[in-house]
Amino acid sequence: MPDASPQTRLILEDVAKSFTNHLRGGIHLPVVAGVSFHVDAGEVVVLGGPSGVGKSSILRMIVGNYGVEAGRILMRGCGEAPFVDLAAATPREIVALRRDTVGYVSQFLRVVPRVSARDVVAEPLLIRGVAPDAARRRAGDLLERLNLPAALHDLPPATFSGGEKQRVNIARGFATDHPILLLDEPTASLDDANRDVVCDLVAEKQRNGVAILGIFHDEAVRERIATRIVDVAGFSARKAAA
Ligand SMILES: Nc1ncnc2c1ncn2[C@@H]1O[C@H](COP(=O)(O)OP(=O)(O)OP(=O)(O)O)[C@@H](O)[C@H]1O
Repeated sequence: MPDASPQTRLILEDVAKSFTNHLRGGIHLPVVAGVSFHVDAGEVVVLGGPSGVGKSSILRMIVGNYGVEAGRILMRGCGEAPFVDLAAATPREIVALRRDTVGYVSQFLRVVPRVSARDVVAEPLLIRGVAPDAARRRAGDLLERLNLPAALHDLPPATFSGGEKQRVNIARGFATDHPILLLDEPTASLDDANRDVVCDLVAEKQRNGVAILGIFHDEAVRERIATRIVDVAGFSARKAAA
């Protein structure tokens, strides 16, 4: 592992992903191959490249939502702790990595019926052992910071607008203090004011030494927050196969 320093939190080594559509005669769709890069504490690495090149698939592999076809995804919480290879982890180990090591803001909020916005945000804190009152207070503070009207905090997000749902989703992802944070287009459906809040939240995480890996289509946001851009087009398996 030549690139790893004590600051390194996440390393991808020769990672590959393709999909096979079993309903269409087993059509094989190669997406990425040879994906290799690392993210250190205090970095904001942004995945670039055209639509469909495989950016979200890379994030989904890192968080364990997609299986890893080849290569290693090494992550660790701090300092010189040994790396854990998510690609070879058992389901139980993946649950532990999600609880303790890697946080994720997905593109869309998965709405659970009858659970209030405040409780949706507080849930990952409760799972990590934070006392219920403190968790709900932190949830309320974040929702307020993201300009979600107070009248909505105790309502289930099912009927919220797209931008309101996304702000609940962002608050949930930023509530915890995971050492690695993955962000899949968190600013996509936000207005300028809330986009600014998200940029500030990212900068705070960065100052706290979190290793951040994200997808941001908004050029201005990218300019503002990225410390490095990794072009996923360089790992396109389709280009290689063509
Ligand atoms: N679960 C899946 N089953 C089959 N194909 C998939 C699946 N997930 C992604 N793909 C395909 O993999 C390719 C890469 O998709 P991905 O969402 O990773 O791209 P992206 O770079 O994030 O695109 P965008 O910028 O448009 O969000 C696409 O061709 C997509 O159709």
